[in-house]
Amino acid sequence: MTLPKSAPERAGSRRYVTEHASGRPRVGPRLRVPPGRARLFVVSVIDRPKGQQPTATYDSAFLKACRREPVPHTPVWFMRQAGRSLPEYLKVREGIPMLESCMRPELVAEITLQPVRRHKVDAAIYFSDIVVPLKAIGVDLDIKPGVGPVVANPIRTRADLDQLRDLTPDDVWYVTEAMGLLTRELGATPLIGFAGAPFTLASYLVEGGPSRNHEHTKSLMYGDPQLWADLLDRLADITAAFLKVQIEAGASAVQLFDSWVGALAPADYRRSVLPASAKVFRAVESYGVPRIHFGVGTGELLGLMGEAGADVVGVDWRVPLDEAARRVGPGRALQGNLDPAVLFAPTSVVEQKAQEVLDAAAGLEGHVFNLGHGVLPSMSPDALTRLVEYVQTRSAR
Ligand SMILES: Cc1c2[nH]c(c1CCC(=O)O)Cc1[nH]c(c(CCC(=O)O)c1C)Cc1[nH]c(c(CCC(=O)O)c1C)Cc1[nH]c(c(C)c1CCC(=O)O)C2
Repeated sequence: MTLPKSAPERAGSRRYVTEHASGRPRVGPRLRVPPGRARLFVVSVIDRPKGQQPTATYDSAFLKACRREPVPHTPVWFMRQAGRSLPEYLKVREGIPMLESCMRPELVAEITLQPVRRHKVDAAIYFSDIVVPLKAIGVDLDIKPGVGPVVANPIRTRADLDQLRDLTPDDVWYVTEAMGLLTRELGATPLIGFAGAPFTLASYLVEGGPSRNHEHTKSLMYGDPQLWADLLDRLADITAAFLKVQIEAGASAVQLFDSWVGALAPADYRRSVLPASAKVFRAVESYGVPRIHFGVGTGELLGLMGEAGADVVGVDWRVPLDEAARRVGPGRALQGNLDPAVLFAPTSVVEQKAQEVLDAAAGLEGHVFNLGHGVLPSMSPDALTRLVEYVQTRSAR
């Protein structure tokens, strides 16, 4: 496999953002050094220190928007941009089961880079799946094509929970290796790491697979609140450890996917889920990389999802971004929120709907353009490429 040499800068020859004692990264030119603290800042030109950003990456439109700084254009990337609709993905994945493909560093790097090359998106998302860390600690599960994750022995008792052990970096060595390859090849393009949030992981573990109504999950949550809290707390630790591995390997931002948490009412979310998700965000706070929090059908939960500790709140297509901003409150950027199904409409409609998203986001402090949920397998890759170009050119300032 050959990786592209599109990177404007190569590792070893670029400056890196250094870490402030608070853990917040700071860059040379835009440094605001508190008096007497100057010696805390060192700009290295030699090695990529753990968890630190190349300057060009730090200054990318995507990371600026996450930090709510002025941007040259609205950055755009797509959830599930890697894989699915791309013919080059189907070709390299041929005959390789999904979970096995996540454990081959060179293949992971290639698949992660494919949408960056093709669509010129403003960020890459690491190719993996939310169940990878669970597989890595020994949970017997598989990803069935057209179905999703399926767990052999669902977790419903305390004895089942005791089977879930902590995650160590060695369990996911391939993630560290793939991210090393990627940060060298991506140049200034930021790499987003991700994990499933405790609720969404719990829903797969407790149900044993995808579920429409989450019956077993809710039955455990309401019926045995202590076991539920312990399960989510254990998943928070596993998730936090997994995100730390990714940040230390070079992820510039992390997204916590709580895809199915929109199934809960706000009071239940606050009591039974928020503490675990907040624990994950707190665990990675000191790295200073933006933390994105996303779920589907979460219109009524947006404020609480921000409160859990996100820097950026992902919004699905059901709530316009100006209204979402009111619900989330100040101090957080928003990500979203074009209805993915709009991509099946004629180009003129896609552009009109994309413009509506940009207009609704006009007053926001920070906006990252995305779909309201993931790319669908049947979507036209060309329609996605055209959308990226539209957003980047129409939002240029
Ligand atoms: C809920 C969830 C899962 N996985 C994920 C989520 C959260 C995002 C969301 O809400 O959509 C996250 C995920 N899964 C995958 C990525 C790749 C990175 C990206 O491009 O975003 C990401 C970010 C690859 C994948 N994950 C999966 C595929 C398809 C498997 C294949 O190609 O054979 C890919 C490319 C499998 C998967 N894994 C999961 C589902 C529901 C499925 C789809 C099953 C199917 O329809 O085939 C669980």
